[in-house]
Amino acid sequence: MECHVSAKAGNFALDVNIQVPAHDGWLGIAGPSGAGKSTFLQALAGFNPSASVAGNWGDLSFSQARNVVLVSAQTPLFPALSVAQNISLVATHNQCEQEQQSVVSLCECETLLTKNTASLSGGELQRVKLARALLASPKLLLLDESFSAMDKALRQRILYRLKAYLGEQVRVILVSHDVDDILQTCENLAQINGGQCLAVGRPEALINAEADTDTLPLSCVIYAAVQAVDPAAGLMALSLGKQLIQVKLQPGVSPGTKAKVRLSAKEITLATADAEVVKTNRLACQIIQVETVNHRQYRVALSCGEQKLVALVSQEVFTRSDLKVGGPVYACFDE
Ligand SMILES: Nc1ncnc2c1ncn2[C@@H]1O[C@H](COP(=O)(O)OP(=O)(O)OP(=O)(O)O)[C@@H](O)[C@H]1O
Repeated sequence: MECHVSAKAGNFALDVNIQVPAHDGWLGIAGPSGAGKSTFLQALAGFNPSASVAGNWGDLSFSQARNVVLVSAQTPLFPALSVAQNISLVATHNQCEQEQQSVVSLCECETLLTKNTASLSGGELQRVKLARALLASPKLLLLDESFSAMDKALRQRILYRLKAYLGEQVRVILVSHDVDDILQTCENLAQINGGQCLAVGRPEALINAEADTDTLPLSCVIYAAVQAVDPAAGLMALSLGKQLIQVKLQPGVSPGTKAKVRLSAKEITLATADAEVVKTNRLACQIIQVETVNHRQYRVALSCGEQKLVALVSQEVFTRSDLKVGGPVYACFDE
């Protein structure tokens, strides 16, 4: 996939070039507020007359694409119509009536159908907008913070079902401030800042790389085999070599598959072998690098077999615990 977009929004200039393998599915876009993410999507959707758009994604040409559907905070609903009427209007217009029920169920809109759109909460509105977008038969679906008002469990469920529903027929670009949404669904991640694409690659690689904390939170991705799942407790066990950790269960995960879990550097507490830390998980690691972040904090890189982790530790704790590069340490964190 090659995508070249330049556009103006007021005094803001966007010039974004992104290249990823053509057969890859979803592209995630991350970046700080004001980076140009919405400007990029609006240009792709054809809403910015000043924009120049070029490139293609497989057989989809960005400059000539039809059925480009953008879902954003500005996406309007018909205020005088109920949710059911809003949805069925789009379904009828696009001759997608037979898909209406499955889309309503995918977006968990069943209990909203009789409501007036003015009475919907932020997350409910987003679900209705998404349902309408899916019934517009998109070839390119642009999602601009379309899950931001939903709780984590709900957005994970909907994203999981959405990915399965759209398959490989629909290309998706997902803008999100929640990097976990991108990690869960996107094959590639582009970091945008100042109207430019700073880096593009596999989300787990970019999140594990030397972090640019302006665009990505300092964290690492554990990619490990699922040993067991406990749906009642909402937990799953992952194996890292001979060590097991327990983390929150993700939709669609089963024993024998692999799962990606992001661990924020702030979630990890370091402990020496004999220290007491009350956390669910305790991974034996080795300290491989220590860097000063500011006058109070160290960024500590850890290895656990082939897995790399990163922790943020106050200088006081680091010194008091007598931690040293090359030395053993436990990385402790909750599920
Ligand atoms: N219609 C407009 N007129 C003037 N300036 C605009 C317009 N639209 C966007 N901008 C400016 O362009 C810049 C990028 O805005 P954009 O909405 O693309 O950022 P973003 O990355 O989506 O931010 P956020 O995460 O806060 O939604 C901002 O500085 C914004 O003020």
